[in-house]
Amino acid sequence: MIEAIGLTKRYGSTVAVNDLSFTVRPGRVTGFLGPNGAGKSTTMRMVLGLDRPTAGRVLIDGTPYNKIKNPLRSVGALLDAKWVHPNRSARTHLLWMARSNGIPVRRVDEVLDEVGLTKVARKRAGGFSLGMSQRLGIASALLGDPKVLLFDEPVNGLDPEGILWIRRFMQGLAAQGRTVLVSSHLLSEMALTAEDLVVIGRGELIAQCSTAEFIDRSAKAAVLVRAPEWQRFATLLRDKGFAVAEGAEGVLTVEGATGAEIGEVAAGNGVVLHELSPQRASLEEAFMQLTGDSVEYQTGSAEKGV
Ligand SMILES: Nc1ncnc2c1ncn2[C@@H]1O[C@H](COP(=O)(O)OP(=O)(O)OP(=O)(O)O)[C@@H](O)[C@H]1O
Repeated sequence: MIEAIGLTKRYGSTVAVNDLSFTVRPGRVTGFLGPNGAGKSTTMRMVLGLDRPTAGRVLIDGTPYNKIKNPLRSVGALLDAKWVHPNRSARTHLLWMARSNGIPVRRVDEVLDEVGLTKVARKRAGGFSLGMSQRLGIASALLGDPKVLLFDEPVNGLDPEGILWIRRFMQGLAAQGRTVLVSSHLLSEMALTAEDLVVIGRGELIAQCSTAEFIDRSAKAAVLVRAPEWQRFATLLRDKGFAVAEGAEGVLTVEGATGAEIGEVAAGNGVVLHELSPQRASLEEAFMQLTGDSVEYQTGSAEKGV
């Protein structure tokens, strides 16, 4: 579990993180979202003891990072996959990490196997593709078999196959009971990967809840209806006090009613329905709605820094 309590970081006059409190639970993937400059990387660095908070604290399973005896055995992180020495092989790199952290050498081959790099383990890491580098970064994070894992933008620049692999891998880690916090700009990907979200803007907490709740909370619920007698049905629905918008080819968008309520109005009045489908907003729409005011650099209406 990760607990941030009143976490604050100032760089001179810039407040990167401001009185931020949140909890990341084990057994699920938690997405860490926020517009550019929201303070995600700064927060992750503070979790990992790489940056000192100006105020507040962050605990990993109840202990601050700098008080953990064997940090690699408690927390693993992927911050920058390209930090490996280019002339080292993947295996040499992991062996060096294992030896300098008192981790048994057998873990090196175990993690190489887990991330699917066994065949290229003796090749120069400098020649690795981005996807392979990400796998090596993940292998490094897993070396100490930690309960808590942090990944900063792990799917950036990956092809769809690489993205899918990372998604499944993270969900697998969470299913093993680990705490997995992952930041990403790819919101549609996060909607598929993360069960929970911590959303920040301008260094402050905007929301901490499940992904489903985040979408429901921000978006107006609407139900799409198709009926041959759409004009009569629209009148019936309006008489019930529901808001009805008439679209092209008689498609009705109904707000303020559940699918069940609409179905009952139809049945009660002998209206034939061809479609009745509740609409859900995308995570992008919910995110734009909730973080709209907290974007640091506004560049235009469509481009909101994500
Ligand atoms: N070392 C630093 N010195 C000064 N200001 C910094 C430093 N690191 C971060 N900042 C500032 O703190 C704020 C938060 O930055 P941070 O990199 O944590 O955001 P982020 O959410 O990770 O952004 P991105 O998604 O663009 O990576 C920004 O205004 C940034 O300019």
